[in-house]
Amino acid sequence: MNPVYDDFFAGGAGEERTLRGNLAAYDRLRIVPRVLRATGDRDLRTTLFGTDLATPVLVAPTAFHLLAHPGGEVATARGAAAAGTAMVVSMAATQPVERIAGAGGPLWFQLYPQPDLAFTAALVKRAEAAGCRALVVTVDSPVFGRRERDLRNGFTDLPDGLACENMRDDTGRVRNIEMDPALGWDRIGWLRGITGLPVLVKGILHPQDARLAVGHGVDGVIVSNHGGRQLDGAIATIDALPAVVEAVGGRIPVLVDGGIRRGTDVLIALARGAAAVLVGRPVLDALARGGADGVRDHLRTLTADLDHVMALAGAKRPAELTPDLVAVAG
Ligand SMILES: Cc1cc2nc3c(=O)[nH]c(=O)nc-3n(C[C@H](O)[C@H](O)[C@H](O)COP(=O)(O)O)c2cc1C
Ligand SMILES: CCCCCCC(=O)C(=O)O
Repeated sequence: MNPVYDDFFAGGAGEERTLRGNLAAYDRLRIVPRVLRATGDRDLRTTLFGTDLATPVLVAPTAFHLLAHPGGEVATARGAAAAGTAMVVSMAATQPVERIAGAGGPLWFQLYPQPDLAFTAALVKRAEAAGCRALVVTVDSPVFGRRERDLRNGFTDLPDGLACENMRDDTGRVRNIEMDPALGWDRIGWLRGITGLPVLVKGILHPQDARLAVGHGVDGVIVSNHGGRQLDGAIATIDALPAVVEAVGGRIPVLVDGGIRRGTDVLIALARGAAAVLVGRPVLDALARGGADGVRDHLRTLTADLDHVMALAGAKRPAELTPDLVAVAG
């Protein structure tokens, strides 16, 4: 891949402490397995917001898939569908959501609410009409993170011929995605009022924000630090998860992303209370290497790895993964 695009996909903000921290935090955790539990064949099926999935591993929203592979987001969606899971389509996708929906699998749509409410409402309706089954509102980006690799590379824009296709307005002009520093909880309430889709907020790390999310009628939260691309120095997501889960108290599902690479990482996240996990960069790597088949194989391999380690840890279903199965390494 072009090394500039490679840096865009792989990189994080600042000194990339949080990017590394997401991975290192899993290294500090150990599994305390149960034995003689006759787990037989495991059952990883997971239902989220009325959609049945083959696995609790979903595809995180990531931008610009046409930079990774000529199949773009459509190829990613085909891979996710073949693996029986959902893909969250980024608002910064390089193909139209209607075309991505043609892949046939379940899609959710990720939104950066724009200051132009009429445009935002039209985009939400467009995603809904394309068949997206949930709206994921990214709330960790009041301003854009300082990605030093991109600054060094002078990577500020998509190359000619590519665009954020879902940012076209009714004149056919592609608008820039604006990060909105004035965004507040009132806009979440507004979104709840304009869509019948379940609304999740992505980018929660503080338990008090998780309580506010529940109080504002949100349907799910995603514990995320944007893969270390926004606030460098932010807490690792697997470290933030237990307090968020406790604050939510089972009222809505809590999902988590960031640094999930192996079945053991998924197991630990589920044991700490996540209903499901999302994977970002590994899916982009798989797309770049192998298109739709690469994405399918990556998701299937990660799911098979989860199945294997669940057998070793004595769990038949995700619901049997409980916090007592996780210890902090000495
Ligand atoms: C190249 C790239 C682009 C991303 N684009 C978006 C995006 O458009 N919207 C969003 O909410 N998050 C975006 N993210 C963050 C991911 O949704 C997710 O939080 C993160 O990648 C998870 O960490 P992981 O890459 O370690 O799995 C992006 C991440 C990467 C690596
Ligand atoms: C101004 C373009 C916005 C793209 C945002 C993609 C993203 O969230 C990322 O982490 O990169």
